[in-house]
Amino acid sequence: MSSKGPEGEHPSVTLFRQYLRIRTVQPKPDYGAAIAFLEERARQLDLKCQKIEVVPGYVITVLTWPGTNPALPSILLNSHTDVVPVFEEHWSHDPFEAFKDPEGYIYARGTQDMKSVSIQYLEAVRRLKEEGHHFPRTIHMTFVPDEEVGGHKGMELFVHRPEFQALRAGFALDEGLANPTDAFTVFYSERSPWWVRVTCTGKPGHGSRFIEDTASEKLHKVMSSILAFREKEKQRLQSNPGLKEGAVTSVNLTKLEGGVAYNVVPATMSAGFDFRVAPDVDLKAFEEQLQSWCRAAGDGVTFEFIQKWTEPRVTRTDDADPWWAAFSKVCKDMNLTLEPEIFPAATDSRYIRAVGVPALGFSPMNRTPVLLHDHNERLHEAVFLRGIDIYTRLLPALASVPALPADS
Ligand SMILES: CSCC[C@H](NC(C)=O)C(=O)O
Ligand SMILES: [Zn+2]
Ligand SMILES: [Zn+2]
Repeated sequence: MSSKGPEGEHPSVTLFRQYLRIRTVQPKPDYGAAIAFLEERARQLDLKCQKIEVVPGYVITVLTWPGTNPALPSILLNSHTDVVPVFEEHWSHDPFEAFKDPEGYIYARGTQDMKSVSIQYLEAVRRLKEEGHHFPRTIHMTFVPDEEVGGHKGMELFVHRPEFQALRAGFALDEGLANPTDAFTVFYSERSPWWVRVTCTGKPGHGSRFIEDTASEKLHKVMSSILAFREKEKQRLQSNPGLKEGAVTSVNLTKLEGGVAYNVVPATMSAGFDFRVAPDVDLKAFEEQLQSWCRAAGDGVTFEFIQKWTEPRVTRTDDADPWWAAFSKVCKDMNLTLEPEIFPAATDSRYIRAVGVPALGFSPMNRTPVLLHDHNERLHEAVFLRGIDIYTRLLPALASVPALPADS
């Protein structure tokens, strides 16, 4: 372990704060600075560093610690480098200063989502290397761009590249969410984002008349059907304490478009919906449901997908699965309570799982309110440091999982 910094700060915290100061904020992230930071980490830790440009300007940085048995599939530790925008006027401190208050809370965009995890991976690897450990499986740390806007220029492309195949990932860790209780949440699946635009056409005319068959009355019908479905799912969630948010399908009306003037009945109106479809839903039947809501609203009602994920996957969380057994045993040994859940939104894990690599979403932050994408996103330094301890136990266990039948 290196010595404490000038203010008595733990060097891992100092490194975390340095990374937080890099402005990888959407919509114009400074990816160059993040890559330079990661290259320097690779140099310091004596790790191989690869850079794979999947689209001009969009680079995946891969830091590799080779295992003693390269024939075995590897462990992939993924994190994204970009962060979401801020409303600076609502922050009590500059979101890119990484201010630490006297109690130890670090304020910055990315403290939870997910620069903490990137540094925790790096610091756990540093500790294990310094202690002289070697493990059978190779550990790759991937640092990817573009996650906050859907990963379409990041992980979505990377998983189909030969360089990804060459990593031979057998199991992956990616981001999760904080948990305000003493427990840690771990995500084994995700809901599928379906962004749907419904367009209605109808008779136009003067705004003073009772016109029949208007676009707006059809849109009203579709909206009523969809919002009734929303209410039903909400009730199902609220009346069943065993269900968590990710286990039901949610929908929100997020866009309304149409109209030209107050006294003109428009010929076209449209609405945008953000559906998050639970992984156990029959997607074909659900699409037919959408069709039937539109049909029931009258002629001239169509819908299109702006975003449609159709490959939900569930990573095993039973003790017969060697990855889950290794992960959960470490948590048990450390007296950590796990709450397995379905991620309510979408992360890069969906791309990893879709190519057949089991993945768990885990950001080790307990006793921490969920502040991702929020004002005053913050993390206590003690929680951050405990996360490094957790990875320092998880990585040896995962990288020592014996060969599976599928590995031979
Ligand atoms: C569908 S691509 C957008 C991805 C985004 N992810 C998160 C974590 O907010 C979301 O779920 O809306
Ligand atoms: Zn994230
Ligand atoms: Zn995010």
